[in-house]
Amino acid sequence: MEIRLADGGDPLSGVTMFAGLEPEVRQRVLAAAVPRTFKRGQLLFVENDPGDSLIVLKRGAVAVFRTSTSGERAVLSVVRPPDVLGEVSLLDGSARSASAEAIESCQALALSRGAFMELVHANPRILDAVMRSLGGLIRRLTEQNADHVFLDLPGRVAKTLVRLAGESMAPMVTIELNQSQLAEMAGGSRQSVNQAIGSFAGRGWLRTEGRRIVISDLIALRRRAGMPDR
Ligand SMILES: Nc1ncnc2c1ncn2[C@@H]1O[C@@H]2COP(=O)(O)O[C@H]2[C@H]1O
Repeated sequence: MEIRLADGGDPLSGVTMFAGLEPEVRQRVLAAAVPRTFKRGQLLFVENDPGDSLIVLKRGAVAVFRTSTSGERAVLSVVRPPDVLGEVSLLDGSARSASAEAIESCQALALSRGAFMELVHANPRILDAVMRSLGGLIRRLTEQNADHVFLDLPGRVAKTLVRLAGESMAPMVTIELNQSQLAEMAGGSRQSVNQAIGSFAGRGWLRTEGRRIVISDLIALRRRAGMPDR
């Protein structure tokens, strides 16, 4: 049976983990995958839930976060297609290492641990992609650790904005994010993040428009974040 999403596109197109699979294996992945949709604000899973599936994000955006005992959130990353979620517990069989919330409405495919393991046994090449994905996660964690040691809060705010702007070379980049979300991502209080944004705005590097931040000088932000010019 051929499985397709409502938009008629190939549900696995662009998903790095399944790139280059033979058509039969691809069909087996699709047959084992369950389409899921998540509304904005809906939790995909919560830290310590059983880690029973891999989630392949097809559309939308998901914030991965941890919550402190006092209820504060620290956003670890924002996942967008073609990234996957849930590879950590899938591999070690433990509980979810973090929570995940849809910050835009999402379409995804869920692949159960059992189905994933069967596919791995039938096609060990899938593990190459899993290893790449884990390697990427470890690199991000290393960088986040270094940022917390070497960058002050405005530096981390600048770096978060540069990351959210992605590879854009456009003269103006608009980011849909309020200042609480930015504070959760940069690892600071809302007040100090507001101060940093105010000081960047005063230098003409960006401006805020309600929930939006419009960046007009990415190079200045890269320098403030200690990143090399491109
Ligand atoms: N520090 C992090 N940065 C980015 N993604 C993470 C981080 N920690 C966990 N994740 C992702 O969030 C998921 C939470 O559930 P899992 O532990 O199954 O798999 C985890 C990864 O996919």
